[in-house]
Amino acid sequence: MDSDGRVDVVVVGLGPGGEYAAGALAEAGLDVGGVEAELVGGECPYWGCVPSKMMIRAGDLLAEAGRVPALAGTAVVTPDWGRVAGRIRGEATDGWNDRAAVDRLTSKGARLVRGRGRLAGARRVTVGDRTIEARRGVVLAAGTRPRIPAVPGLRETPYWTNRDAMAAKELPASMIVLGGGAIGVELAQVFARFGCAVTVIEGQDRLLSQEEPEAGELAAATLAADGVTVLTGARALDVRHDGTLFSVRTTEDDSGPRRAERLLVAAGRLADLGALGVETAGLDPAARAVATDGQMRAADGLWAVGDLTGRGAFTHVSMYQAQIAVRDILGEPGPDADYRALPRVTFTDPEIGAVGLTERQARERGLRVRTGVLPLDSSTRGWVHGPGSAGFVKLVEDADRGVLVGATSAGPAGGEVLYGLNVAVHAEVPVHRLQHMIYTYPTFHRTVEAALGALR
Ligand SMILES: Cc1cc2nc3c(=O)[nH]c(=O)nc-3n(C[C@H](O)[C@H](O)[C@H](O)COP(=O)(O)OP(=O)(O)OC[C@H]3O[C@@H](n4cnc5c(N)ncnc54)[C@H](O)[C@@H]3O)c2cc1C
Ligand SMILES: NC(=O)c1ccc[n+]([C@@H]2O[C@H](COP(=O)([O-])OP(=O)(O)OC[C@H]3O[C@@H](n4cnc5c(N)ncnc54)[C@H](O)[C@@H]3O)[C@@H](O)[C@H]2O)c1
Repeated sequence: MDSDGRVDVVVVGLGPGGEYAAGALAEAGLDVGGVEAELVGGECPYWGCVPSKMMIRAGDLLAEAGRVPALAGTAVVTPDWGRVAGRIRGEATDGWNDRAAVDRLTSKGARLVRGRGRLAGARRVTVGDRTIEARRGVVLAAGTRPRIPAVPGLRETPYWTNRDAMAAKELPASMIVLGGGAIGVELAQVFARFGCAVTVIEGQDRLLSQEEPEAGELAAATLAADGVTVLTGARALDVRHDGTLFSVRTTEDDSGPRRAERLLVAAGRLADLGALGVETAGLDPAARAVATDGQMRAADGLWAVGDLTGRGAFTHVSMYQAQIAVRDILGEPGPDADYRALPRVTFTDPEIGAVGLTERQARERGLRVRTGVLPLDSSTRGWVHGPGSAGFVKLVEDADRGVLVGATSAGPAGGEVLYGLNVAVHAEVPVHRLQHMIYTYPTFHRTVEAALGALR
């Protein structure tokens, strides 16, 4: 930063997208100022992916132990949430301290500016009473915050968001989860597996409503098997808290409100573009997301990456976009962002992985669609695996082009099985070539071969 407070690039928000961009630009020799209001690393390592996956790993172990009697003998397991909470503090978040992430960033040559950044016209950011000018431009990577639905009474209660759930030192005895999307189903399963009585309230007619119907049905069956009460097509009418318990009246309950010790709101996320001053760069502050071109440019001298672009709220999307923005800022040519083969995995047990279009999305685009769906336990590996082998592979083919445009792989390691399908959709490998390759026996992914044979 020169004496006039000028740098080459300012990055606002240092979550996975912003931290990658700031570090890579600094390593390329640019003078980079990274502005962060909270913790360097963002939502994913402290309150999102990493701690939730540590919880899930622990919950899955408990469930696996529960399968021992059917296959291997006896196992006596005593769940202890303290181990999970301890690991999240000790290993994942360092007690919600970003020292290691700051060192990682500054060792690459970027400077950290603590505070809340706001655009103040082209290539200019204010942080408190300080103004930073950017010679090349600004990267917006400020992420999103939880969306709190306008349910009467809700905002006046001490509801939880994902942040409170990740920080929970003690397991609540009971919990209502508002929202049956990715956060809702993952956390409902974990909390239930540790002994919490969980109810999920989902407004759509199925869980994971953005995914294939089969995925929602599997998630519902799985949660039910873990003792979770799932209400779909249910609207919360109002929420109260009496100092001890929450009560939630829903459209599905005639006999009175649901009661629980905690209420977790997992009803999607919102970008707050007004707070970022995007109107000073000619953008709409009321928009749901920052629109960009394929090189992640939002305006002259302004790039945007990550959740606030609305192209998929996933860490891998934010880093993918950041790589493109970095190339563009450095003047290096490269392909536009391509979301055709966007992969995502819901880390329930069984995992539910998906890539590209669902059958419905493909039909809505006017494609002539063929699908193939096979359950995992129709494979030798699924049958050998026994309890815990629920899952399926579903393929969506653009029949005119003879390529897969979408796929779902659910089951044990469903997120890993997804990789081959991700390559097939991304590289547009012809279906007839996929049908004539060799699939290892006995793997879960042999169900892909069977589903290819079932395309109709
Ligand atoms: C419970 C949970 C589980 C998840 N699990 C997964 C998963 O398994 N896999 C996956 O791919 N994704 C997962 N996600 C999503 C993932 O966390 C996000 O997609 C990812 O963190 C987005 O990165 P980002 O860089 O866009 O923004 P963020 O991580 O949100 O970071 C944005 C940063 O900007 C900062 N900031 C905001 N405004 C300002 C400002 N004005 N000035 C300065 N700084 C600012 C914030 O403090 C924050 O540090 C999960 C999310 C949650 C909540
Ligand atoms: N494994 C992963 O990759 C992972 C895990 C967790 C979160 N995430 C990311 O974080 C984002 C946020 O997760 P999320 O679960 O909050 O959002 P989401 O958009 O995945 O799901 C929100 C759900 O809440 C429901 N809903 C909204 N308002 C409601 C209301 N008033 N009553 C009942 N239901 C209501 C919606 O219908 C939807 O099903 C996701 O979009 C996802 O991209 C990813």
